[in-house]
Amino acid sequence: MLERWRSAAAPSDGRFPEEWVASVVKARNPGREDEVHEGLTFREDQPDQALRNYIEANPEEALGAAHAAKYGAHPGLLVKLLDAAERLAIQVHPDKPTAEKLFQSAYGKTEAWYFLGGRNIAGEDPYVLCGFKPGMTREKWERLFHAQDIEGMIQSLHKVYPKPGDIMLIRGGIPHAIGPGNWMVEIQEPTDFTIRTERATPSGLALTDQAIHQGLGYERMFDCFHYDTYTEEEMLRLCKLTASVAERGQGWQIKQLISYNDTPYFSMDQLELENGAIGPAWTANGRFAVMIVLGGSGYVHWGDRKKKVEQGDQLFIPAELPAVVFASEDGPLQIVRCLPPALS
Ligand SMILES: O=P(O)(O)OC[C@H]1O[C@@H](O)[C@@H](O)[C@@H](O)[C@@H]1O
Repeated sequence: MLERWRSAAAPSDGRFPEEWVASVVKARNPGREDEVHEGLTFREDQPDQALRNYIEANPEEALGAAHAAKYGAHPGLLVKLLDAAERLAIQVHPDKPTAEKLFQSAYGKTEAWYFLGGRNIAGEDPYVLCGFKPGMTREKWERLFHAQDIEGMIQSLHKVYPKPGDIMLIRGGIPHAIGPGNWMVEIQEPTDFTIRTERATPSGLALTDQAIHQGLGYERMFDCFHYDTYTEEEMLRLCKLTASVAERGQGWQIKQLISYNDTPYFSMDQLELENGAIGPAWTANGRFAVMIVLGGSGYVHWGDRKKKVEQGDQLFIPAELPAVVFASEDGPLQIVRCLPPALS
């Protein structure tokens, strides 16, 4: 999906179904330690310059003075495009307090999924597994892991079939797995702490101890899970967010997808333009933004400059720009905007 969406010459599924957007975070893929730039984003106008270098040299211009004062020269945010061909391993990420305690990290890995669509694979529509069903305890979960009873683990989690446009917020501590066929934008705290409870991927690729417990060992890794259990209704109330129209103008609207009331760690909204429309002066109020053109083509204007944009383009909008204006051309245009953690 990712390659087809970006109009690649010969789209195919690989073993790395993710693209990290405007990323300053280095990926940790076992066996690929030599890929020193893996995960990092480079500039289009200066292809040998990592976005990270620009931000580190100009934190106030790039990120905003208030952000830089609170979070340093770091966006505090990671955005990914994720296109899963097979089910990803059952996993959990630490919440912020657990990440502080176990990984000495200022960030956990609460994440949210904005489903763009997906595809039916082997007769099943895209699904996700999320949240323990009633009856689960730490002892039972550890037993399922040591027995590698994958079916038992799957049955212990709720299964949801998301529709395009759905949003799910997966707070740190909530066990989950992304099923095959999902195509989404993921927004998250900027770490890569993933505790996996399967010793091999569904297609049989063995996972190293490190990939399973991230150095915590086979006992402490279970401290990363929250053992709260939920009925399906409770889980949906906790994890499923509802988009709402925040602003509307001539031929355009802005939909709030994730707000700081849902989580302090990030927010997300989407600008939708009809054919030939000019959008509002879209401002992030002194903060930076990461944008992805989800569909269509047109122009982005800032100051007296403009640039053509089209589906698949990824933009880092520095905080020093007061606003950008989008105009559509040859059809509707949709842009999703990802914003950094709240300041208060
Ligand atoms: O276990 P793998 O296949 O590496 O999946 C890892 C991916 O899982 C998803 O649930 C998200 O947490 C992504 O941010 C993460 O990169």
